[in-house]
Amino acid sequence: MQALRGAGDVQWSLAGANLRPDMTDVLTALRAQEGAYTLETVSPAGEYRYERIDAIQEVLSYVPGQTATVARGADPATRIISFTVTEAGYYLNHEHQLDLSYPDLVVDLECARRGQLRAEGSTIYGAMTAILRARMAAKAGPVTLLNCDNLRHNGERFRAGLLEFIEYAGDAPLLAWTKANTVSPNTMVDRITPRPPADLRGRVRHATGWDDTVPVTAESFIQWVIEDDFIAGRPAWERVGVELVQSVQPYEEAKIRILNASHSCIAWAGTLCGLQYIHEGVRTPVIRQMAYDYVTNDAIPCLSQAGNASPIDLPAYRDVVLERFSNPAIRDTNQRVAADGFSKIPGFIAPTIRERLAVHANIDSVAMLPALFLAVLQRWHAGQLSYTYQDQSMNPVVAHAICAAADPVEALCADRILWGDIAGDARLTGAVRRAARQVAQLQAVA
Ligand SMILES: NC(=O)c1ccc[n+]([C@@H]2O[C@H](COP(=O)([O-])OP(=O)(O)OC[C@H]3O[C@@H](n4cnc5c(N)ncnc54)[C@H](O)[C@@H]3O)[C@@H](O)[C@H]2O)c1
Ligand SMILES: OC[C@@H](O)C(O)[C@H](O)CO
Repeated sequence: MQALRGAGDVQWSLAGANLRPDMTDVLTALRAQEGAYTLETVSPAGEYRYERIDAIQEVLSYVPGQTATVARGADPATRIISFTVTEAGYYLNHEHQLDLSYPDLVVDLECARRGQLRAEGSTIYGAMTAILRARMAAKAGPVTLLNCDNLRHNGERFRAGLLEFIEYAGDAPLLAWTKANTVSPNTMVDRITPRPPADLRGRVRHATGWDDTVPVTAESFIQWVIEDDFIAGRPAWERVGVELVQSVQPYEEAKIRILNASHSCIAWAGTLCGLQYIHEGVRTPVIRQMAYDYVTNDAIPCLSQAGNASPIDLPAYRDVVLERFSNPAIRDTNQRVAADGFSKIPGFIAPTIRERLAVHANIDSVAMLPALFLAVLQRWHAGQLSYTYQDQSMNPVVAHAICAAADPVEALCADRILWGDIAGDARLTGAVRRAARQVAQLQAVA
């Protein structure tokens, strides 16, 4: 958007909001700066660039009930509602249906049945239902719902969840309106953006002379691939490098399996070795080799199966991704990337294991990933992690049962939430057991 505005396209601007109260300080500071902030980017060669971003025209403060956010979403001037709520924010089961065992979802649904939006910290479904209800009532016209999370078929999966939510809420007119007046293209969004480190503000002040209170830092690499399916117009993003395609499927699949899964692998392994940052792990030969072997031996064969040839040069993509991870200036933490294992195992890792088992292939390399996750979970359970482990999909009762089981590997591999139809497969359990022995050795030498 910023680049487009730079090119003279001022037809589009952004309004920003948060569904939860956890970013209130950031929103307040951003509002005080009238939406402007500094983007620092760092290339693998260590070149720093600073750019003032002015694309956000309106910052909506978080208030319980989110009246301003709902009103902005229901305004006819709003043509696209884009969002990221983490992979764990979708509450979907293995059949990609809403999993009503999540209390957050149940509370939102009860409110939606009464025609209300929960006062505090709603889910994306509760918030979007309230916005679309207001939009329908205001006759504000069609709108595109643009999911930017690392979720396979993110637009489709969110849409299915949303329609199910509205159906459970018993609002038949809204269901029909939403089907006819919204679209949800799939997207693949790629730029490693760590949580802003404490020294960023000083660096930005030194480089730009502006004491920006909410700067952002990211790698210089960026890739956006979006399905060209917009119901109420869109910015000419292709003019600024966005790939508008018919299907994001090969791009998202390569990103999820090669980038995101190996990222988790490095974060879990780095955590077990007492490291704080991703680049430290990927520069540790044994950890880099684990990620490399997983991608080479399991992810690439799945992504390039006969009849399913990828348009991407997958070995080159693997090498670029590992190079991106090894950039020491990014200082992305293992804590951020290790989070949400209970949604990353089913989303990023189980599909590869399922497909490899279906062709009777060896799964020893990919089995390292769940074995690493189990060891991290056991450290969390024993109170021995050096950081707070965040996992919205984790049911603490289930996590405790896995860690306290006589055979934690068997318990992990039998969990249907993690593995779906391959839960309890003896080949999975055997491979994770072998991998767990290697993980124990890794921890012993760390
Ligand atoms: N940071 C990156 O490198 C990056 C790059 C590409 C894509 N993504 C995608 O964006 C997501 C968010 O990344 P981030 O770095 O902004 O994370 P973050 O932790 O900084 O922000 C997450 C945001 O989601 C909100 N949120 C969390 N759980 C929610 C829920 N259940 N319902 C509604 N809102 C919820 C939080 O309030 C917060 O605003 C990632 O999970 C990933 O899917 C991140
Ligand atoms: O794997 C963790 C993600 O947040 C990752 O940083 C992002 O998907 C990169 O685009």
